[in-house]
Amino acid sequence: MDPSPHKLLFTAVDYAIFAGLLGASLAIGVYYALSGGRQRTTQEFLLADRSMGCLPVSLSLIASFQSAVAIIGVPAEIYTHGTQYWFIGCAYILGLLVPAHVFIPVLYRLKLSSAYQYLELRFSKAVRICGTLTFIFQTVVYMGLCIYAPAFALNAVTGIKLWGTVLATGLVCTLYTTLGGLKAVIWTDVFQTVVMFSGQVAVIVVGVYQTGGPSEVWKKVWEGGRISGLNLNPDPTERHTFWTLALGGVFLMWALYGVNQSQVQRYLSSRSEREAVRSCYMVFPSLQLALALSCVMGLIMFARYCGEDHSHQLQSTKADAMVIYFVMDMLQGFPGLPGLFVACLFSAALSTISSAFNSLATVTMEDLIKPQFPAMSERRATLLSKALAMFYGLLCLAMAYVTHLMGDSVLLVALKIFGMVGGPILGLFCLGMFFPWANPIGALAGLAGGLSLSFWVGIGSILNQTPGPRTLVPDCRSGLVSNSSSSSAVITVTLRPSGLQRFYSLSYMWYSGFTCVSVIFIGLIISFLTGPIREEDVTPGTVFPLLGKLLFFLPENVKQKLCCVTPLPQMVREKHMCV
Ligand SMILES: CC(C)(CO)[C@@H](O)C(=O)NCCC(=O)O
Ligand code: NA
Repeated sequence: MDPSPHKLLFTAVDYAIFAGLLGASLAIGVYYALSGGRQRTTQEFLLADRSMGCLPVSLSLIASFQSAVAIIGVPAEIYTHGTQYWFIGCAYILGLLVPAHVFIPVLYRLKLSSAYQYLELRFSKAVRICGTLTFIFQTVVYMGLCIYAPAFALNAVTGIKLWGTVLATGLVCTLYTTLGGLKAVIWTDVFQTVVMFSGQVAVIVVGVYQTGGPSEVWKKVWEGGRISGLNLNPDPTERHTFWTLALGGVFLMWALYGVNQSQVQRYLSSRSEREAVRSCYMVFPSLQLALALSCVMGLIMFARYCGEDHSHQLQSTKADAMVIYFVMDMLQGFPGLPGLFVACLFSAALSTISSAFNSLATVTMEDLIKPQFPAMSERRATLLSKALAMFYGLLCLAMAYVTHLMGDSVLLVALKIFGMVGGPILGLFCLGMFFPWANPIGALAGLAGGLSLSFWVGIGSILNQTPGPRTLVPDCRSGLVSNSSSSSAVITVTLRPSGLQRFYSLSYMWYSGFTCVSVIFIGLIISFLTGPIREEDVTPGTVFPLLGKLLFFLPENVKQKLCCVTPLPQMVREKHMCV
């Protein structure tokens, strides 16, 4: 084998395909800058004139949180730890049904322009601003990760300049987001999602062919112990079990698909509530497909490469770089396919960071600037929104550098951020929607408490990291259980942590649920101590009559007393066709 780390070739065809992706995305941006209302109002720039159909919206909804982080990170996870992670697919059921039937109806009917406006209607201006700032923090950290991950992995195996790719993708994305507004973001998402799926399918087809057919792949992964059974261990410190993934994952999905501004903005841009609900339903099969494709990719890599040591050809010991190396190695000799896979990675990344730029511009404009300057002209506001989209684009480049300094698996970092920061925001919305007694002081205290707890456990887990039994080249014949690279790994498995150590080793899949429940708990206690809100003071339409629905068997007058139901305004029946 060639010992040089840069042996993998990228031909002219490959460069052309990659350039085609960037060019087509830019063209979509330019098209929406010149057509329709020419992006002259904030309604068009930030909310696509509330005119979108469910098909583009649903593809755009998957694209928001399916970045190169998942495309690289999930196969790396399956390759090293087996298929347990796949059970997160179970979380998609409740994870999407509840947003469709609880969060969308409440948020859509309030005719919001940003998700955080809800917090002002339900609580107070201060809660809205704190919620907004928390979201900005989460998204800025996340987008740095999203732009860095593919550039890093590509650099490690092909030698394509890291900061060159970061700069090129960041600038192209900033440009089309600034030019074409949310319409361009949604339609580039559609195009990029198709490219993303095609790239993954190409890798899978070639991989299966090179390994010797599906049955050979199955035989190898089965013998290698990569097909995980249902792990029903209730221990919350176990990283991935059925419970952490399928139940903890539900909170993660609610934080992402229920209340995250990127997604809420897409629901609000739908032309009717029905279209919004329908698009949420359509996410289910596509998200399952995305998960299945990346899990299968991990299995194929295991079948094809396990037992071979390629670490000397990588400049990095990270499993993320290994995934790219395997893909590029498999695709050599198929001109155009390496380019397609790189386009797949960057499609995934672009569609995520463009959503981030636009949603950040939206919340900064709608939640922080407009309330301060209510007399601002539409022209000014639109110009400022564009400047904001551009500002966040450039900030993203700076954040890529911050990510560069972190050392963990990108999938782990992304899921930790979603849980640590997204969980408390979810808690805030749940507190407002399901608990009519919660008052603004309770909400602020809950958010502060939830964030403190989440940073405590999150930072504690980083500082108390024990070297896990991770290994880049696992033993392929024996299963995962006996697969420990050193004696220290065995010790970490047998020693049960105690006290705070145990708290710090809470599985990151529980972060969303843990912090969400903490916010609700603290919020309710403080609300009752400071005097719960009276039913008539709650803004109509901001409370979802959850208790009323759960206690349906009680007589009407008892229910009224117990759960002070502020009913949702009647849904206007709309008869719009899909798309
Ligand atoms: C959002 C989920 C968890 C849904 O399966 C998945 O897309 C994921 O693991 N995303 C990781 C973050 C990312 O891809 O940027
Ligand atoms: Na994406």
